Amino acid sequence: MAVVASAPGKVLMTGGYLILERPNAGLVLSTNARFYAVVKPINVELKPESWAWKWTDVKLTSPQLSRESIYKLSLKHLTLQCVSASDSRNPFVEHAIQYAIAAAHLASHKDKESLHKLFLQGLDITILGSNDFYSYRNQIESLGLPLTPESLGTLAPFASITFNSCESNGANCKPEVAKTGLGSSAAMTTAVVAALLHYLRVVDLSDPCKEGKFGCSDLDVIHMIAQTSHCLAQGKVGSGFDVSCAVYGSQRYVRFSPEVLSFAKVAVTGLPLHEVIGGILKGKWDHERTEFCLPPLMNLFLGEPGSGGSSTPSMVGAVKKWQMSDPDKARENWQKLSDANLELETKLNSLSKLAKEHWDVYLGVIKSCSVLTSEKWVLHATEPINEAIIRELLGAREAMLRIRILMRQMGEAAGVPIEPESQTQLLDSTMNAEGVLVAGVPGAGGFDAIFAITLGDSGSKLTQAWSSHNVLALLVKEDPHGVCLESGDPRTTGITSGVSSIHIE
Ligand SMILES: Nc1ncnc2c1ncn2[C@@H]1O[C@H](COP(=O)(O)OP(=O)(O)O)[C@@H](O)[C@H]1O
Ligand SMILES: C[C@@](O)(CCOP(=O)(O)OP(=O)(O)O)CC(=O)O
Repeated sequence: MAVVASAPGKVLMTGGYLILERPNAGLVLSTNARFYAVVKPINVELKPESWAWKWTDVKLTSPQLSRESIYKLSLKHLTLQCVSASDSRNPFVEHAIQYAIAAAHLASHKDKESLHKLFLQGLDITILGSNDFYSYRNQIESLGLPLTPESLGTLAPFASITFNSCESNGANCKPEVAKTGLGSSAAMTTAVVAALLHYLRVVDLSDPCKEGKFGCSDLDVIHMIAQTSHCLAQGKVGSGFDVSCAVYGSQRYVRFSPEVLSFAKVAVTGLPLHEVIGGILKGKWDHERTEFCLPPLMNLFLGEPGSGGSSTPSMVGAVKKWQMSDPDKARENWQKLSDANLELETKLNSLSKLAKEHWDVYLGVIKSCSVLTSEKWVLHATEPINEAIIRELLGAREAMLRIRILMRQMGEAAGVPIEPESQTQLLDSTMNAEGVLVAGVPGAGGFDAIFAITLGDSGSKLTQAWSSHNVLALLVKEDPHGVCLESGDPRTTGITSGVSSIHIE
C-alpha cells in the first residue's frame, strides 16, 4: 500500500556558475546516493463521518533529523498549514506536497471521488537520504575507526545527521547540516513529488517515459513540478541541473529560461495552486538535456576533506556581484572557462567513441595507464589507435587543469573560495596519482567533497592515499539512473548505497 520513490544525488563535473546562464552547458553525473520518499495513508479505514471533514492530516517524518511535523490540509482550498513548531519546517517538502496535490486535483477531473478518499485517509510521508549525502567524519573519528570507505560501510543505513554548529553558519559559508554536496534538497524534492504523484495516481512510475495525463511523459511532469517546488522553496531560480539530474539521471544540461516560472510567482498573489500548476505544465520549458555518461572503465570517486561543506547561495551571490563590478574581466574568464569545459566534454565523448570502435585496444590502454602516473602514459602510444586514445586522455587532463586555473581565478576575483588552497593541494596530489584522469571541485566548489575520475582499478589505491591524507573517500559511484519506483521501504528492503535501483531510461 505504501508507495516508495527514490531520486539520485549529483556531481556537477563542469559548468559551475556558467550553467546559470543559457546557453552554457554543464556535465552532471547522477550517483548511487539516493533520497527516498515513503508515502502511505495515516488511516486505512475511513470513519463514516469523515466525508463531512473540512481538513485532513499530513504527517511528515524525517527520522535522520529526529523531526516530525504535522500539517492540516484544507480539503476545500488544498492548502497546507503547519501545526508543529516552526523549527521543524521543511520548505522543500512543503512545496513539493502542495504542488503535487494541486497537480492531482487538476488531473482528477473525471474521478474526484477517489482522490478525495485518498486525502481523507491522510498522508503519512517519510523522507530518508542515503548516508552519502552527509558527512559522518566526526562519528567515524569518535568511534576510533580509520577514515576509509569501509568504515563508512559499517554505519547503519540512514544514520542520524550532524548539524554544523551555529557559529559556523553564515560567516564561513557553512550549510545547516554537514553535507557532502550531492544535492540532498533536489533529490529530496524530486523523490517526494514522484512518490506523491504516483500515490495520487497522477503518474505511473512503473512506466514513466510513457505519455501521461498532461500530454507529456510522466517524467516530464515530475520534473516540472519538482523544479517549481525546489525554486520556490529556495526562494531563487538556480540553474536546475540538480533537479534535472534527480529526475533523468546523468546528462549534459542547459538551463531553462527562468520566465517559465513566472506563473509560480503569481502563486504569491493568491491564484489557486491548481491553476498555477496548470500554467507551469503548459509552459515553454526550453532546457536541453543530452545523453552523457563517463567513458567505459572510468570511475567516479568523491573525497571529503572534512570541512563541513559550503553554502552555494552565498558563493553564487559573490560571483554575481563580481560580474557586475568587473564585467569585462568576468566575461573573458567565462569565455575561456566555457571553451575549456567544452574541450573536456569533447575529449570524454571522443574516448567513449574510441572505446566503442576499438574496444580491445581501449581496454589494453586503460589497463596499462591505470597503474602509471600520467607522464608515463605516452610510453603506451605505440600504435596509431593507442596513440589516439592516449592523446585524448592527456587532452582531458589539460582541459581539466585549465578549468581549475580559471575557476581559481574566478574565486580570487569574486573573493570566495571556489578552489581554496587546501583543495588545490589535494587536487594536485590526486591528479598526480597513478591512474587518475582528472580531479576537481564539483559545482560551486568550496569545501564540499572533491571528485576524481580514475582509470580501471586504480581507485582503491587512490582511496588509500586519500585516507593517509585525512581525506575520507565516500562510497559514492556514478549511476546514470534517475527517479524510480522502489519495491518497498529502504529500511526493510535493505537497499544501501552499494545497491543500485531499477533502470527506467
Ligand atoms: N534527511 C533529511 N531529512 C529532512 N531534511 C533534510 C534531510 N536532508 C537534508 N535536509 C534538508 O534539506 C536542505 C538541504 O538543502 P541545501 O543546504 O540546499 O543542500 P543541498 O546542496 O544538499 O541541496 C536543508 O534544509 C536540510 O535540512
Ligand atoms: C554554482 C552553480 O552553478 C552550481 C552549484 O552546484 P553545487 O553542486 O555546488 O550545488 P549544491 O547542491 O548547492 O552543493 C549553481 C547552480 O547551477 O544553480
